[in-house]
Amino acid sequence: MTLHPSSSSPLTSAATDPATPQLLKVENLDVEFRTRSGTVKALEAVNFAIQPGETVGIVGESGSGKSVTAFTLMGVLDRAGKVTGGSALFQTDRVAVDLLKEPESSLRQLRGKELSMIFQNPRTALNPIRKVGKQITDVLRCHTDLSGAALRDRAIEMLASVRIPDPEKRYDAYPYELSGGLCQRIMIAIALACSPKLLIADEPTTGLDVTTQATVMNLIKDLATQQQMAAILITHDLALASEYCDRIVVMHAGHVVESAPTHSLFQAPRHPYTAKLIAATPEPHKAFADLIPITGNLPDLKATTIPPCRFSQRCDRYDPALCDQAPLVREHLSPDHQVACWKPL
Ligand SMILES: Nc1ncnc2c1ncn2[C@@H]1O[C@H](COP(=O)(O)OP(=O)(O)OP(=O)(O)O)[C@@H](O)[C@H]1O
Repeated sequence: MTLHPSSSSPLTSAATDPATPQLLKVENLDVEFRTRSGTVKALEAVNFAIQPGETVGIVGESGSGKSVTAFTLMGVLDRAGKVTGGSALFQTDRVAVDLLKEPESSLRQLRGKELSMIFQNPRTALNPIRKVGKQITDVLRCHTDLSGAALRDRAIEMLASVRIPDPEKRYDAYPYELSGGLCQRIMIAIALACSPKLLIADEPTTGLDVTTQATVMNLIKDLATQQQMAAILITHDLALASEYCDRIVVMHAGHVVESAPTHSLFQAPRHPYTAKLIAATPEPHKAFADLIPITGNLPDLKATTIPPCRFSQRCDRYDPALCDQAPLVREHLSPDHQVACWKPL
């Protein structure tokens, strides 16, 4: 896969225009997990926004907080997790709602209809003992007026739209009868059945072979364009994000360290971590020996004192006099480029 930063994303045509109203605006989101061995400060002051029709990649190493961000927005955080601060304003058809404060009954109405999620492992996300066609009609029944044969017809249409061969026959299949790639397409059909405004795809190609990965990503890309849907692509694969996203949000240890249009991020990364991520990402013209691994580990997020800059102990530019200041500075370099660093590149 090539690093493919383009100023106009192939996934959507929406430009990052600061004047365009935001579909989702996440501000100062804090999430903690209570565990037996202490409180994990998983997210701190997470900020980002998405415009209608835009595709945003959230990237970062394992443990950086990508999935916790997605689960929080969907209201499906693990019981041990708690939102301790911030807001997530989502523009529904009628009004703007704060996803972090909505009651579960209202979130249930929004999920599947206005915002949907595709999970990492389709086999575990699908109900193993329910026919896949029925799993699509379940969503349609909740959120549309369709009934009877029209429900089945619409589900078969959705199976066809995600290019499942022989959709009428596959309507009656159980997940275990289908390959991983077909199961992921079923998940996409379920997620998009009600034409949501926002799709969150959490590592949607994990565990799929390279050809199927491309098929699934292109399918998401095509359907997003057709439905004029915004999407968040969560991935540790910067190359994948660069190929499909308008903008990239880089996370490290529960902080957003940089966010910028894909092109600017690759042309001139300003956070030292972003630069290291790019240097560690394989490209066809790069020899294996040219890849520079990122040294050091994420800080212990259970520690009583976590450094204000959670990257400081791995950073070549670390200056204790500057970088240990709290709170961490979060600077707008331009309306659409932010960096959280005292000594940006
Ligand atoms: N149920 C939980 N209990 C305690 N800590 C948790 C729980 N779920 C997540 N965390 C912690 O929250 C932090 C962020 O995890 P998260 O799964 O969001 O990372 P990620 O960037 O999505 O990683 P990956 O790419 O491996 O999925 C990590 O420190 C993780 O250990």
